[in-house]
Amino acid sequence: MADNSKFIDYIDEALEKSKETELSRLFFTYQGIPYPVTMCTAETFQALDTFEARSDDIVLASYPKCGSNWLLHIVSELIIAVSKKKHEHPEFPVLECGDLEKYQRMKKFPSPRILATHLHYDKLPKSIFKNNAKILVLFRNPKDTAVSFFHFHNDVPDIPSYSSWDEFFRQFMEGQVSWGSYFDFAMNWNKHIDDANVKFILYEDLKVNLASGVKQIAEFFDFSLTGEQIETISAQSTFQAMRARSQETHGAVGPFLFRKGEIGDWRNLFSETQNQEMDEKFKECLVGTCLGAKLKYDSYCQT
Ligand SMILES: Nc1ncnc2c1ncn2[C@@H]1O[C@H](COP(=O)(O)OS(=O)(=O)O)[C@@H](OP(=O)(O)O)[C@H]1O
Repeated sequence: MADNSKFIDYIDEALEKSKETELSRLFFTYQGIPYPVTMCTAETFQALDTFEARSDDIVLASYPKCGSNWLLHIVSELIIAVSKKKHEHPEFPVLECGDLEKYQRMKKFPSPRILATHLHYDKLPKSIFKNNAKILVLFRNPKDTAVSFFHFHNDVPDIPSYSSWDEFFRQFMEGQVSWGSYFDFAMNWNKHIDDANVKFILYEDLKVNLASGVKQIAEFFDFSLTGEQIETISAQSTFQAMRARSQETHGAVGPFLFRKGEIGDWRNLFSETQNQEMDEKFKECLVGTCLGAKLKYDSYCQT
């Protein structure tokens, strides 16, 4: 298993800052997108512009609550299986979060470095494209993503809460949540779905057949593993397995982060009007696009 102690320290620090932050003061806007003041700063974003990516960096892109910690775990386990060495997360793995010196320290990290990110495609440092790093993009249906996001805010004691699901839904639809609009993020990434070095995967596909997903991820990053290794990693990456270890891997926030891990939990919160509003938004932004088809909205988001 990867060593996550730095990771846990970073999360604990962010939670400590969150305690003193009201919801109305949680966000600051950088280049048109809201980010949480507890995790991001304008200075770090400026420093990120000069970040030098390597061709063997592993970029894992996703909108918040689409399963980035799941993907991070799978990829870390693949690296451990291939290198037969312990894989450490010497920094909080989300590229855009951290202090100003983070990118200097990262220069010394051994390859392959995992760069997780919630950034829209056009906000990534240009060196990622210049140096042809591979990018794996994880998507999840927007209704479950919104529900997961709401619970994270309202269940974790130290994170500012919304007064109600209805209030959160309004902010989500307006893109006034951390890392901005799901739909803007999706439209922005959709333009690059066929780019070389870019692969899209779906949370729901991983849920339906985890071993097949793990195999595809390994192939994309050119990791050569036996069928048995793929099965072992899949068994360690189920929701139940990850939730059982969540306190050890993610600290106090673990059980909140690994909350339910299901497809279709949106049915417990969405009203009929909210369903219609999101269906309309999906139609307006994604119907007829490659990503729109890939998301299988009719299967996962229709009543
Ligand atoms: N192994 C596995 N299987 C299925 N689902 C999983 C798994 N690991 C994480 N999850 C679910 O992913 C949701 C959290 O997403 P993120 O890790 O992207 O959250 S964050 O943005 O980094 O805070 C969150 O979804 P919800 O349970 O619906 O809230 C997690 O439970």
